[in-house]
Formats: sequence, C-alpha cells, structure tokens
Amino acid sequence: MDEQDVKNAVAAVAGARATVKVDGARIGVVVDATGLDAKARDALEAAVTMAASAPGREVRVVVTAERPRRRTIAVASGKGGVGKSTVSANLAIALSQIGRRVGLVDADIYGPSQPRLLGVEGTRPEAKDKVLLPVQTPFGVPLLSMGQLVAPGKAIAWRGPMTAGALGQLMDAEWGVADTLVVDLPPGTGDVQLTMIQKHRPAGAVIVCTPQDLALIDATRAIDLFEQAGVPIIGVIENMAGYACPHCGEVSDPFGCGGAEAAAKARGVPFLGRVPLDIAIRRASDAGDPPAADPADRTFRPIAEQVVRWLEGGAETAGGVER
Ligand SMILES: Nc1ncnc2c1ncn2[C@@H]1O[C@H](COP(=O)(O)OP(=O)(O)OP(=O)(O)O)[C@@H](O)[C@H]1O
Repeated sequence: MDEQDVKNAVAAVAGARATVKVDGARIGVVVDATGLDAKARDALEAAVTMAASAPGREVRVVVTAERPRRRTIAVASGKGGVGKSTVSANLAIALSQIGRRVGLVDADIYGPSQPRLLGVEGTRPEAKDKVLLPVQTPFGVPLLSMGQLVAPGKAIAWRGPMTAGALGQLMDAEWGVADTLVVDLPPGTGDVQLTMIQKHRPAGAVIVCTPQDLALIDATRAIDLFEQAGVPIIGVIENMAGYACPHCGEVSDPFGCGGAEAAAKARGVPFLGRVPLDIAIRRASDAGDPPAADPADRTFRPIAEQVVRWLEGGAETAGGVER
C-alpha cells in the first residue's frame, strides 16, 4: 500500500479537513468537521471511510468539531397569553434574517405552540445516538418543542425531574452550527424557569408583557427571578400595544400605552420595543406564516437588531456565559 495514495484518496473527498496517519495496514484519519451540520458531518465521515478503505486495511475515522460559541436567550413572561410564543418565534426568525444562526427551543410545557407557529405541526424530531435532531422549518430556524416529545393531543403533566429531563433533551440536542438558541419558556416562575437558569444558564432574558397593570406586575416578578439568579435582562418587549382598527384605521390603546416602557425604566432595564395588537399578526401566526419572515417587516427586525447589539457588545461584561 502506498501511503501517499491513501492520503490523496482521502484529500479528494475531505480536502484540508482530514489528517491521515498510516501504520502498516492500520489507517487513522482525523476529520475536522467544524462548521458542518449533523447531516454534512455524517456524509463526510462516510466519504472518508470509503476513500480510505481497501481489502486488508483497518480504517479508523475520528470526527472532531469545535463546539460553536452558542448563547441562549430565554424569552419569558410573568403571565400566560401575553404573546410570548408569538414574540419568540418572530424574534428567532428576525435574528436569523440578520445573520445569526438560530435554533428555537419551545420549552412551554403548558402550551407548546411553536410547531404550529413555524408551520411544522405534526413533524416529529428524529434522534441519533439518543441525541435529538431538531426539525428543520421553512424559515431557516431549526426547532425542538416539548410538544414533540409527547403523543399529539396528549396533555403534558410532568413533575419537576421529568420536566428537567425533557428540557435537557431539547437544550443538549444536535444544534449544529447554531450560535444562538432562543428558548420560549412557559409563563410564570416555575420548574422549567429554575432548571433553565440553574442548568442551562442563559446569556440573557427577554421579558414579554402587555401594557395592562397586572401583566406589568407579573413581568416585574419574571425580571426579579432572572436578576436574582444573576441572569442579565436583555430587555422588555411590550406586545399588543396599540390597536389599529382594520376598518377606520384609528389607533386605540385597549390595554393602555407606555406602561411597559415606564416599568422597564423604573427597573433600570432596557426597553426593546412595541409590537402592535394587529389581527394580521394573529392570522399569520395561526397560518404558520410568521410576520418576521417578510423581508419588509419593520416590527421584529429592530428588536432583533437590539438583541444582536446586546449579544455582541454587552453579554460578556453583563455576566453572560457561553453554552
Ligand atoms: N401582537 C399581536 N397581535 C395580535 N394577536 C396576537 C399578538 N401577539 C399574540 N397574539 C395572539 O394572541 C394569542 C396568544 O399568543 P401566544 O400564544 O404567543 O401567547 P403566550 O404568551 O405564548 O401564551 P401562553 O402563555 O398561553 O403560551 C395567539 O392567538 C396569538 O396569535
């Protein structure tokens, strides 16, 4: 066997990614799969194995990859129904549209709605070596949802340890090159939030609330939970702010206006922006067609830009940690 022939054959399929060592009939190949997703990595491993193989040879291929620098953004709300899932989905898509490589984790055990919002309802994730492979969505944001771990239509009534185990499966899935994980948390301050903070330490949290006084009081509780645990607040988003009548165009404020911004200011946390109460947002969301996917969207993109500025600028100094 000619050592150079083996090296040439491997280089033909793996280029500079492969390092070949030949020891008699034993061939060892180390392949650097940095930046490849799970599918491409498997394909490369198979191609290298085939290129190096011949009768009488013992081939061993080791695939290595640098772990991407990945940050987790927790999206939380003090109470349910304020549009946290809608905001999470659109924030994830807007972040991806401005260049982040984003994965979305739907950790809302009480109402996992991301598969519907991202148009992949009914698609179950596969697993490789017990590691979940996120479901690809039409918006370039891979997704894993608590709802995909149980049979369709079944209610999730898990106790603490089961919840923690399920969250771990979603967080430690094969996220490939994703540099940002957006996690849609359940409302309130329960088991999932605590596990998220303690075991999967997010770089920062985004708090979603509506302008009503009660929602603001609950949002303040959510801010407290993260701040007490040393997780920085990236900012507050006011959802369902201002209603434009689809008939006459008049803008009214059924839930008041400016409350979230004032509350954020009072707490000394950034205000990221408002999302109007707009029937088009509800219709598009229900249809699995998130408004942020529209290149003309001017609602979610400015919010995503602020989040990126925070990630690129302040996360380290604010105490964010990598995952
Ligand atoms: N800005 C908006 N304009 C119109 N409808 C909205 C808006 N935001 C959310 N909705 C609608 O409000 C409902 C609740 O939203 P969503 O499921 O995102 O809230 P949530 O806070 O995640 O709720 P839960 O806590 O129950 O999971 C959905 O029907 C959604 O389409």
